[in-house]
Amino acid sequence: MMKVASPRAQDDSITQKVFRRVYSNFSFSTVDDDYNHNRRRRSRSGDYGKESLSKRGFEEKEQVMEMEQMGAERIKTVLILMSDTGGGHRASAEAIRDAFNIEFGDDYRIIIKDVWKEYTGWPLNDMERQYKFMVKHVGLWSVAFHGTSPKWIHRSYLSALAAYYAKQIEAGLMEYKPDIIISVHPLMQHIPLWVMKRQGLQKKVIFVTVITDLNTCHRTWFHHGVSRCYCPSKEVAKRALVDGLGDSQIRVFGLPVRPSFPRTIIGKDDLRKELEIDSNLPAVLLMGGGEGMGPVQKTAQTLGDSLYDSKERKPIGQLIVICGRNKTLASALASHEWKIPIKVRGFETQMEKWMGACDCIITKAGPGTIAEALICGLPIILNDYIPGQEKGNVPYVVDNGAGIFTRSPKETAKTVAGWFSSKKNELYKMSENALKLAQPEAVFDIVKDIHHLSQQQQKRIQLYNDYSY
Ligand SMILES: CCCCC/C=C\C/C=C\CCCCCCCC(=O)OC[C@H](CO[C@@H]1O[C@H](CO)[C@H](O)[C@H](O)[C@H]1O)OC(=O)CCCCCCC/C=C\C/C=C\CCCCC
Ligand SMILES: O=c1ccn([C@@H]2O[C@H](COP(=O)(O)OP(=O)(O)O)[C@@H](O)[C@H]2O)c(=O)[nH]1
Repeated sequence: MMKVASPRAQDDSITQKVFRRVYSNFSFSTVDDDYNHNRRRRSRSGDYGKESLSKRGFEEKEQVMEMEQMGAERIKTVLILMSDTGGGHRASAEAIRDAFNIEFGDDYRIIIKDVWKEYTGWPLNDMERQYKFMVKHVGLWSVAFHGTSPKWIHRSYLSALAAYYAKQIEAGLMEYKPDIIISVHPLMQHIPLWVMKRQGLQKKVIFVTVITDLNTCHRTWFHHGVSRCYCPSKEVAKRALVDGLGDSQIRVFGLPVRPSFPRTIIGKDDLRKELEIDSNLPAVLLMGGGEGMGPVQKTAQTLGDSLYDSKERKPIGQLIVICGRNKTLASALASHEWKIPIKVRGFETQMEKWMGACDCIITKAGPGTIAEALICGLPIILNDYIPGQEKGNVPYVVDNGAGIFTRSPKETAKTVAGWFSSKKNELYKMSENALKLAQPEAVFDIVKDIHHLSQQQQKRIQLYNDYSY
């Protein structure tokens, strides 16, 4: 069994103690530093063997670490950093977790956390509420989004927050002993990387970013210190390059979608039976992200009229509304009188089934919902977008022929009525285009690439291990 001594700490700070407890086998220097340190030590003493170790005192032997523990046999811990600002970041985090489980079984332990919320104070621990407030006042969000775009602005602010909450964040990150940290949130690059740099952990803990915006993403997504920046589209990759990331850091696989979407093989008829949806009428799914945002109520009411044939006195379609966490919306819709079959639901955990049971979707331009709808081959009517990060999602869908954009509930309702009656071909063509644009394998490509990075790091450690003797 190969053993190397870990350098002793001098004047341990609380932070270092936390790290030492958690990474008990690690020093605070980088792999390269450790390697150089050992080379220097060896060349001074002129000794390379185990004998020298045995000459040291009992205390030092206790600090001897067994490098095999860092070997392939050990279960690797992956910490996914996210926040429930919207529903998309959690959905992507869950997609990555599920893909790791499917692809690598028990080799990885996956933890999904909003470390800010659990360990820090204001404003970091309150992002969900602040975000909800800001996006309700789109002008305010637009100023915040664009105003914080210059690097010097967001960098200095995030560095100040990192310094202020350094100890809490360090303790928060290290409680989980991550070998790999994956950020799926625009505001979760700078602070953890700042902390890792301070502790010399950049080469021991792999840090990657998985961007969950399809086009006009915020620049906080791009950080030079990451091992990989997974971009969901070529447009985002171009932005990453312009922002100075290297080719070797950028990979374009697509937006990670929960594997249950491509892998649900239950047919539409069976899904409709299971969900108690009429099996003879075409169905439109109406939603507004995890928070039920956008003109959902007005659109539902207008559809209630347009999908009813008053001459024949029968519906030509049915409506499924998923309100997410918007309880006010759900109760308003539930108390309305409808002429067409309708289902009003709250937050659903099996979105793949609802999408699989429908024929088209109306939604704000949330990237998660768009990517999922494409996999299900659903033509998309985008009826809203959040300024900034969601603006670019509109041309992504429309220019690729997978849907249309309109803010007018009347036009939306008219379009759906047309698709369900005289314009069935248009619906079919858009469905085909949606499937062409879909990237169901993206999440698997991402986790395989992370696994590859982990193996490469493993080899470097092994090499270092071998050089130590
Ligand atoms: C010079 C004038 C500056 C004016 C600034 C005014 C106020 C500043 C206050 C807050 C700054 C807001 C941060 C902006 C960066 C946002 C980056 C971004 O893209 O955020 C998006 C996420 C939400 O994710 C999106 O959800 C969507 C769905 O709803 C969709 O799924 C999309 O795909 C997702 O990307 O937004 C957030 O998480 C923002 C939370 C806002 C909470 C503010 C908490 C403040 C903490 C840190 C702010 C960091 C940097 C700001 C620098 C401010 C400098 C003055
Ligand atoms: O009841 C719901 C409503 C939404 N979602 C998921 O929440 C995510 C929404 O992400 P998107 O990027 O579309 O918008 P956001 O909510 O972030 O604004 C998608 O994965 C949806 O499938 C869900 O699981 N259940």
